[in-house]
Amino acid sequence: MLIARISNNTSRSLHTISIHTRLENSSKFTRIQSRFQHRRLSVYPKYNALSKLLLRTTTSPSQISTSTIMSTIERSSPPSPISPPTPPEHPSKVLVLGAGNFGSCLADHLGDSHHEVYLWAREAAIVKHFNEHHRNPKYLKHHHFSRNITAVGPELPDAEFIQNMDVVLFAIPTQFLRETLKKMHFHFTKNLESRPLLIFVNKGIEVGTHALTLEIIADTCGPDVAKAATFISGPSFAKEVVQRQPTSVSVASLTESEADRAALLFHQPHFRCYTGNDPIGLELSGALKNVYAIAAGAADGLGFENNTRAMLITRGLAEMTRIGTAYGASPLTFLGLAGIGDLFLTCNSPNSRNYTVGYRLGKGEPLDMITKTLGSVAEGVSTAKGVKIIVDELGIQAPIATFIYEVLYEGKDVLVAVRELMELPPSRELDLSPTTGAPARKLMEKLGLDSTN
Ligand SMILES: NC(=O)C1=CN([C@@H]2O[C@H](COP(=O)(O)OP(=O)(O)OC[C@H]3O[C@@H](n4cnc5c(N)ncnc54)[C@H](O)[C@@H]3O)[C@@H](O)[C@H]2O)C=CC1
Ligand SMILES: O=C(CO)COP(=O)(O)O
Repeated sequence: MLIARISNNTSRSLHTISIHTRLENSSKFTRIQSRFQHRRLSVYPKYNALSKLLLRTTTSPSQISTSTIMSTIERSSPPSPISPPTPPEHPSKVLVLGAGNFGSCLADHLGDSHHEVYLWAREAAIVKHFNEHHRNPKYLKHHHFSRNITAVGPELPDAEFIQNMDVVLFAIPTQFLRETLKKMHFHFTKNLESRPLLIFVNKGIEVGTHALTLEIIADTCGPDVAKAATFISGPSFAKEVVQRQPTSVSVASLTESEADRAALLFHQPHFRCYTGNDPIGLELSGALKNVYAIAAGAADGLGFENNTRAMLITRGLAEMTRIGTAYGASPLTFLGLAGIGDLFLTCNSPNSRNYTVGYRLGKGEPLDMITKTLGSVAEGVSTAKGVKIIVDELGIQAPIATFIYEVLYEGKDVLVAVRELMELPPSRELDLSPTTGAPARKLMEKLGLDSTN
């Protein structure tokens, strides 16, 4: 990369430094931008063209040394061993529903992979801004999005639009999914061949019904649609995916050929997909890890360190596996990317919204203040309610999830929860529940399948 020269124009107190450099893609630009923010330089880079980076700054350029700027840019662009996305033989038309962090991120990934992408947003202002600037003014604000994306909305796309799509991807938080599917169900025919591939990426359990997404789809769109629905889950922070950082996810469906289609659509050198046929295990993994991320955040907020976090992750995995197998999922699923992979990610990072909720609880903030100011969904908060009901109905031990429920909804003090958790009597380390998968059997019956299918 050549950084030829730094020149500047001054207009009032805002200076523009123009750097001639080569930016092959907007993700490199995003990395440069976050580096500058990290250094608190008050520098606002503007992705201008392939050959020019404009830095707007309130600090006089004379106070920012050339070497600072150059080294910041150079460290932002580590030599990447990863090949750029491979264009597909047949690009797909994809509708992504939900222009939050993850919907926007996945739309970008598919646009970056040369598919024709439509991103539905509920807010007219987001649709307008996105189409004019290729930016989302509310989520992933610093990212410059693929030009293969067109924003649509705020009305939900109609039947004709949907029938013209190869893929419809739902990136809508679990609590709003049923109402969205109810409005759209008649667009999805019973016939698999004439229906778009349906992909769901939400990670939660519905409040009130404690239903998984598979059941919400069956209730609203019928068993045929649910049987072919595909689910993606795994350690995948939106802001790292848009930077093309190496990432892997699990993709599951009861119809394995549909999971293969979804994996093929997403698979790229920087984004690996692994398929499976246990959507119930995959869904429970994604939903449950959010509850344990709240626990890990709370422990950090209280000032506990590494031993405590390692304990919570490991005992969280034991609880997740016990709940999952009692529900009727495969224990192996919890050892995959959607299970331990995502649990490890979210319990270890302040980039996780669920971890952040826990951390702030640990610091003594009340829950309603945290959720009001978080600016984004933390599915673990609502999911804790459904988990409590499932655990009680199955009659199994899940002390960490139970304490999180009590802290969130019964006013239990976090410190008291920690003390009570640590003072539980010794128990066997790894024991799967003797109950035998009744909830999954009931769900399979609803889909017209017997549980051995
Ligand atoms: N952000 C991430 O890194 C990842 C998020 N997920 C999951 O994806 C799902 C969506 O999460 P984010 O996009 O991150 O959330 P977000 O908080 O960034 O965005 C929320 C989205 O929900 C939409 N929304 C709000 N109320 C709605 C309603 N009544 N009807 C329809 N849509 C409504 C908003 O318009 C927005 O698109 C969640 O289940 C989350 O757990 C999964 C993997 C990674
Ligand atoms: O699920 C996620 C990454 O895989 C995102 O986690 P949070 O919802 O806690 O931010």
